[in-house]
Amino acid sequence: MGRPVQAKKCLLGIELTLPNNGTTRRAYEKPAKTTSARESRLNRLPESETLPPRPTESVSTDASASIVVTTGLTKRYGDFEALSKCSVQVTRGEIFGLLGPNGAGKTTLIRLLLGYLQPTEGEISVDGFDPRVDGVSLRERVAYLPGDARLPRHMRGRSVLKFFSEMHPHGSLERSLAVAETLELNIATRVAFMSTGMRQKLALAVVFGVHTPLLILDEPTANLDPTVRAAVLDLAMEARDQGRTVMFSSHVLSEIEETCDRVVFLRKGHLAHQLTMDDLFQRHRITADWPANPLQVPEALAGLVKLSVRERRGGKTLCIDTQGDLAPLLSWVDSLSLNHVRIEPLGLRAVYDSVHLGTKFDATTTSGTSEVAI
Ligand SMILES: Nc1ncnc2c1ncn2[C@@H]1O[C@H](COP(=O)(O)OP(=O)(O)OP(=O)(O)O)[C@@H](O)[C@H]1O
Repeated sequence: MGRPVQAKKCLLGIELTLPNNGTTRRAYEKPAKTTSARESRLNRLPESETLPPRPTESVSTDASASIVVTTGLTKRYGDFEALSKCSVQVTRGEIFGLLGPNGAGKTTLIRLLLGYLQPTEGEISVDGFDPRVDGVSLRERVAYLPGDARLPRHMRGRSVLKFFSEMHPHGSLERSLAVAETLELNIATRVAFMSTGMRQKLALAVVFGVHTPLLILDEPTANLDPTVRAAVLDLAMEARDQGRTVMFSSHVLSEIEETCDRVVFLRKGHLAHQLTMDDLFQRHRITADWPANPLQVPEALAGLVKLSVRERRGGKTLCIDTQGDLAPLLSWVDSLSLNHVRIEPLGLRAVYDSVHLGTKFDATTTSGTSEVAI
């Protein structure tokens, strides 16, 4: 029979439940993902034999396909709506990106998923659990890196890894040590004497040391140099290759573009847009000198192109943003007799700017602002 619970603490998203005698009784945490050169070393490490069992569905969802489902999720602080009617689905086995400017609601969404915040309205299912009902069991199945990971300052890196690997039922010190080595972290240093980047690496080694079906990472590459950033993204991809699901927020568009299978854009608490990377890679921008004659978009292409104009160095540039197969567009572009034609992938930057600025563009417009439509 368990002792009465005395206190709960939360370090690095790992919930520690302390019994009356003050000894640590149980803890839960959240992880990340991996790749290549280190891959063989990490693959040698013992995986947590079996993952914790999934409960019966507490919210009606397609649990086999989606590991996270929210419906109309809303979080209000007084009159302020930090998250508004947010409905998202994260497919099992994908890397799912969360994008949005500061204050958009990314961390709020993540904390609601983990049961650290209570929703004002809406439904949540995470791997079949409702965090409001069974947050503790849910956190056995989710490895979470908070944006502001707190670690015991008096401990050395190695002790921190040992401590947390023993706390989580699916933790592995061996795996955490391998990740720390991959990230070139000196684990002999006390946390108090670590740089910000070192502490981030340590937090990542803790989180990646836990084998759970879902990893939720809040800005995992913040404060890291480019080489380590790449290693962290590799870890995420490795986790996906193992069949796990990774959800991460970032302000670095190239990271999302390189790593994610799908991305959602939050803006002022609203889910403003979502797209798959496959879709993104089908989008291109054709630029050319602004033509002397007005453009006429053929009816058949009306839904496939969006036009805008950019003012640059006193001159005007025509931008034709396209979606889908370029082949049917090229003969039309050729017929326009444009000068200095260039074709390049549209990229996440353009989509992000468009969502961020909330712009819409009429495909038939032949003049106007330089904003890109999505
Ligand atoms: N406890 C709180 N009380 C009132 N407002 C809050 C509280 N927590 C968060 N907010 C507000 O909710 C909004 C969303 O915050 P959130 O931390 O989710 O944003 P974010 O997208 O993660 O931002 P960032 O990219 O800067 O980390 C912000 O305007 C924030 O000020």
